[in-house]
Amino acid sequence: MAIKPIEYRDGVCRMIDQRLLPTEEVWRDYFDYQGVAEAIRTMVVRGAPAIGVAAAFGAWFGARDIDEEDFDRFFARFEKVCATLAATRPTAVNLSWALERMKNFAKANSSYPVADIKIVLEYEAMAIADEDIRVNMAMGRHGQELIPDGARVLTHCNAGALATGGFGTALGVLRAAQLAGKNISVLADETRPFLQGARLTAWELQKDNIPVTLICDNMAGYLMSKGEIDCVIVGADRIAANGDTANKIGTYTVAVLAKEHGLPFYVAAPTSTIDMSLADGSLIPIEERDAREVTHCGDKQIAPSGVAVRNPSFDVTPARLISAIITEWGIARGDYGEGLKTLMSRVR
Ligand SMILES: CSC[C@H]1O[C@H](OP(=O)(O)O)[C@H](O)[C@@H]1O
Repeated sequence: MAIKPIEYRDGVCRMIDQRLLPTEEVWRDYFDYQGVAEAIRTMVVRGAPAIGVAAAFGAWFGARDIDEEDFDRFFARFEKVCATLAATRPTAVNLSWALERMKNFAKANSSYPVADIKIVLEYEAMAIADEDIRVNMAMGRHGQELIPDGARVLTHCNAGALATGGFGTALGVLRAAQLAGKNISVLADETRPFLQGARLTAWELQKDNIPVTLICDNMAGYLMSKGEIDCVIVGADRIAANGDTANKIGTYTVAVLAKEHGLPFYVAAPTSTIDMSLADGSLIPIEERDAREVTHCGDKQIAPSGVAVRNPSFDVTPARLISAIITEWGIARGDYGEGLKTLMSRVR
């Protein structure tokens, strides 16, 4: 069974430090919302659904530590905790989705004593974590229909178990295809600068005995031109109402290459990644991360000191380049405006 990057038990949130993979498997314990916020900000935990799950536990820790019996005063302070967690990373909408769910749950129970609300908030955070795995498995069952037996699939970044509560989104579709008896293999983009593909996807797939070949990002076009790639599947951090999709930097480039070579380009994401409040992808906030991620590979400096650097951590793939969007409630194709509206209408 694929790894669960976040474990929770009796007031302790344990997360694998994804910065140290693949060479070190170090688990870190978190006990308060400040620690969880730092873990998200520094990418100890990363991946849109995974940071939503981590934020839910962070919000529970924050609620637990608010010493207020009056609901309005409790909730005012709880909102500040959630705002701190929401500010850690701007692009993945799953972060705010999880925090809104925790706040709405508290409000829905506002007539009860605050002490009782705190108890149920712990279980709501656990529910968010457990649901994410089931959502990913449902997504996998839908998506694997699109993956033919023998497919050689290109991935970008890590949209696997490590990026979620477990099982994965894009990699979850590939796990489901293998479980359905299909003989698939993966070509994993290393995904500069944070190397989620090299460090995380290759590690996950090796552990699960899914054949994986690591390539540099600049090799994808060549291998497509040689007929060595049959389709592409990626995750997402935020999908606008028209289907425009924000995902790890370089995804847009892969989508353009796939279009050029007539290859299917699939996005796999839970409905918690769909932001129907945004009409199109131009409205999606794009995180700019520290220059050191580009000028250093681990501790090794690979660029001259003081060089100017850009480091947008995501880009937006226009809906016209996307062959299908796979969710736990089914698959949208073509007119994503209607398709996503239909899928979202099924969400409880
Ligand atoms: C399952 S979606 C994961 C998604 O998040 C990653 O970004 P980051 O590693 O910076 O959190 C990347 O965009 C993945 O596709």
